[in-house]
Amino acid sequence: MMAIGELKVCLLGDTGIGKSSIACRFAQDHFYHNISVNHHAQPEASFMTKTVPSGNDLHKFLIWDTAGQEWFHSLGGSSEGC
Ligand SMILES: Nc1nc2c(ncn2[C@@H]2O[C@H](COP(=O)(O)OP(=O)(O)OP(=O)(O)O)[C@@H](O)[C@H]2O)c(=O)[nH]1
Repeated sequence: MMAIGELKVCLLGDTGIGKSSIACRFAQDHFYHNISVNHHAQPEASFMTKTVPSGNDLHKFLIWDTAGQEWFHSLGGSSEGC
């Protein structure tokens, strides 16, 4: 029987640095050239998952993609302690 481990990932950073693009590339294996058009309809954060086999186990990535620096700064503006 396979064990499933959950790994939580939160993408933080300035607007336009490619957070959504790398998340979609990893979770959906696709690069959207106009990803910002759809992503900006979501004001705070989007969520996606991907399950990856590793040996006899499964790793389930839980990925939160935040909307950019405005939301990041409302958290306190620092990534220290993450
Ligand atoms: N050429 C190139 N363009 C990229 C790459 N990664 C992202 N982009 C482009 O850069 C722009 C911004 O990418 P996003 O993924 O929306 O960046 P973001 O950090 O999620 O931006 P916010 O949602 O505003 O916080 C988009 O037009 C992407 O297509 C890359 O590796 N190469």
